[in-house]
Amino acid sequence: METTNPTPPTCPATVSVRRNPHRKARPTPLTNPLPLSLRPSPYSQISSFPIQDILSEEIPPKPNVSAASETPKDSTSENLRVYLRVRPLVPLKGSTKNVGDQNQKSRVKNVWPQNPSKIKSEKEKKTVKKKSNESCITVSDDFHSVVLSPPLSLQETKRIKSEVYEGFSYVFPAESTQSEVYEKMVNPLVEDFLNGKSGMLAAVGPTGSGKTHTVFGSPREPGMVPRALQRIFKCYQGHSSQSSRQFYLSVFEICAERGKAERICDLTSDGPDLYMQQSTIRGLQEVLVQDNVEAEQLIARALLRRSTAMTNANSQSSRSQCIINIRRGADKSDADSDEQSDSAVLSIVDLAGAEREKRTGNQGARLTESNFINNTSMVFGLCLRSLLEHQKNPKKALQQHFKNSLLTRYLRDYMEGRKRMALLLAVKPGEDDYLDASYLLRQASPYMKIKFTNALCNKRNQTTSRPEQSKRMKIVNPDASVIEGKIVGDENQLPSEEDSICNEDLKNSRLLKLNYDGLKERERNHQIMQNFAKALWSVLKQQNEKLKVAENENKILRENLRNEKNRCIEMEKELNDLRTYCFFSREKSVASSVPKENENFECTVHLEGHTPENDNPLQRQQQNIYSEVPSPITCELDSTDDKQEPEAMVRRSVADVDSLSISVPNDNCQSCQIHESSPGKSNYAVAEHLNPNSDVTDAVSTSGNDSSASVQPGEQLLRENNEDSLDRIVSPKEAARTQQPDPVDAVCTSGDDSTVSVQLGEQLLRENNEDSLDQIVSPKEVEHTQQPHPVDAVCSSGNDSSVSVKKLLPENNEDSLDQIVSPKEVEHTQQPHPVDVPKIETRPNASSSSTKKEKPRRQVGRIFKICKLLGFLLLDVLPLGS
Ligand SMILES: Nc1ncnc2c1ncn2[C@@H]1O[C@H](COP(=O)(O)OP(=O)(O)OP(=O)(O)O)[C@@H](O)[C@H]1O
Repeated sequence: METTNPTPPTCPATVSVRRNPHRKARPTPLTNPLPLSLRPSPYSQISSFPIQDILSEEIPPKPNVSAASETPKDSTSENLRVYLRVRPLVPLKGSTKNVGDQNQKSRVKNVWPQNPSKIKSEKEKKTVKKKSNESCITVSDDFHSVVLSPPLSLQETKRIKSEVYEGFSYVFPAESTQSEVYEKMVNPLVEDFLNGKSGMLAAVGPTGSGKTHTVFGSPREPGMVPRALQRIFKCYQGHSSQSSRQFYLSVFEICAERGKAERICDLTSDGPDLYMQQSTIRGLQEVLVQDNVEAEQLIARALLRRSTAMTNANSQSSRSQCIINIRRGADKSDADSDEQSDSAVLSIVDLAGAEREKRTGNQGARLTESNFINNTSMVFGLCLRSLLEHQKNPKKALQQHFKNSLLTRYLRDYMEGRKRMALLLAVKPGEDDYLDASYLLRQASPYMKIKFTNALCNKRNQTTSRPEQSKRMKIVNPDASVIEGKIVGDENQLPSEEDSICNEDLKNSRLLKLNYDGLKERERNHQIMQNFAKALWSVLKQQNEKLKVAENENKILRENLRNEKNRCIEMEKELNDLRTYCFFSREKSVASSVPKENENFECTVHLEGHTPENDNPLQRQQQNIYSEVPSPITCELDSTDDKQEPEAMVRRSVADVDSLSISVPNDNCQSCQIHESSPGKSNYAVAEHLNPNSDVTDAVSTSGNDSSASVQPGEQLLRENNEDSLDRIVSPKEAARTQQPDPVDAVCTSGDDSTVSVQLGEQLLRENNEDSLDQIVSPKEVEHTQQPHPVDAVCSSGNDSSVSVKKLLPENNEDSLDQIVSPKEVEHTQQPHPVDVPKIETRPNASSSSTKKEKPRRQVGRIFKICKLLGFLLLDVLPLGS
């Protein structure tokens, strides 16, 4: 089998590959789409917002800040730092609080009289504890979360599962030391304090969880307060003599007295109770401390005054909220510094631990204190919770829970997020403490979402004196920082390594703070101006679009107006036409009565003229013949009924007529004028009102609306027995003046404004000369005149005009008349005359259609009669020999 290989398609010489047009990358859609009023219209070609131009202007360069000095503390907003410290299950030997567990025995024995039933239960608990002495809190490896596991008993009975609490700033496990806690938790606050920022550390937790141990510590394990004091005074210890920076210490407690409200006690003096005015404690004594030793001694004496008591949970349970304030005084060496504005306060609060009545077994005064302690702890938690909810939903008002306790009133700025603070959650990890730990973690874990703003710091900066501000503005210059450093350090004295590091840190932090503030201000102003420019730009775009729309509408309206004007003009024209027509119709209707009455009216113009161009011998012969026409030849306007009006008769001597003109200026005028002008001779003129629609067949020329008819015979050709005179009269010059091509009856027709002039150049009628008559009324001439009848030249234009000129022929020359008025011509004349038709139609009172049809016949008959009469006359007058 042969396989047919299909012929491959011929490859074209050129192959065009069609590709889709490249698609342009679409701009990133806006998160908030523009409203329809701001979207670019198709006819508004507005450039985009010059964001680049604006952004390229005056952007302050960011200062080069070293990475070491860049700390998260410089952020505008900062979350509340929450630390969790887990107390060891078995306190270390030698610890001051070790006696706590030992006291548990003595507490059961000594502290409160015990109920025998409770004694039994305590014995049972002891057996249980011995069986399950395990921690319920497990710290994660990253030290930011813990797992809280319920004891087996609770797992079995209440089916409680383990809970994970995360998000802590740091979780200090049981084996953590005081130094670690200080470095991670307190040292940032102290640094801020040294930089002029206020801060607070509050230790909260159930009783016996180690709050007091963490805050104050012991001689072997000093707590956060002594370590902070040591850090603070270390910075100024080397050059304390030169530096006038002073620190003030105040220690007071808020406790509850039985039967009375809360009271504030100054622990540094034995003075009376203090009172609080708004958030300020009046009468609080601030002790100026020179060094950390002095401060520690003062604090030790104050703690001796603090209300403590032995409870079943703690041998030295705190019964009051203790607050320690360390305030940094103004630098006396700086004369411009303000004492109030330059002060920063570091507050450390040791709250009394919440107690459960079951476990503490408090009675009496202890129970009252317990209620106060628990209430204060609850208000403290409510304030923070309200702050958190307010920050989550700003529409939700910030509840003023702080008013419910003196402690929260005093710490209002912290409770409302205006100052930075840190929370220390102290928990005990024992299985018996599971519920307390669970309650605390559940309540306090959301607190870490609270954000603090530096609004108050800005306020404080704004309240600084102008010289201070100007000075700080100068410090923005890096060179000026050296000058600032002179205030702190002593050039002549070589500082130690720690002092130099401390001073350097202080200088860097202050410089950074000032630069940061200036930069923030500039950026804020720049952002404001940018937003304003954007808003202005949007408004301008909207206005531009509106303007363009208005312009388009204006154009359309102008065009409409122009069209309306044109229409108005046309309507006016139509109205004028209609008025004219109506007037004309009215006149016609009025005048129609005239022809009705003068039904048989005839206006006959007997004209015997000459042809100006009669140079040929035949015409001359005709003239000779014509010259024998007896005088006078009359021009008549006759009416068959002499009684009818109007009647006009014009009789005149042809010899006396030099020119004859009949003009019908206007149909409306309804006038027919026959003008004669004969130089040197008296004229006979007839101007008679005629109905244009009347049956006036002798009107010579007519035009339309502005019709004018003139019959200018020029020279009356008919001269009796005077050929010379005829030749003279019918001169070529005059014929040319008439501008009529027809030697016999020149007809000129034009449109509406037509003028018709019929010049009877030569009178064609010759008696007894048929040949000459035949030549005169030749078909050629008829064609030239475009008139159907050679004798009755008709010039018509317009609607109502009619002109007919009838040549009266001798009656006694029927043959010649037959030739002159040939059957063909007669037919033509019998046809509805173009002028006569409207006459008939416009006669509203026409008798009948039969009479209308018979009228042309009658007219022809009349013409024949008249011609016969003329022939007889001619025969009578002219000599037969000629
Ligand atoms: N980290 C720790 N290391 C060793 N011992 C500790 C630690 N934390 C607490 N203790 C011991 O626990 C006992 C109770 O501590 P502490 O008095 O500080 O509790 P508390 O929270 O202040 O109780 P309260 O609220 O009733 O005052 C003390 O004897 C203390 O020595």
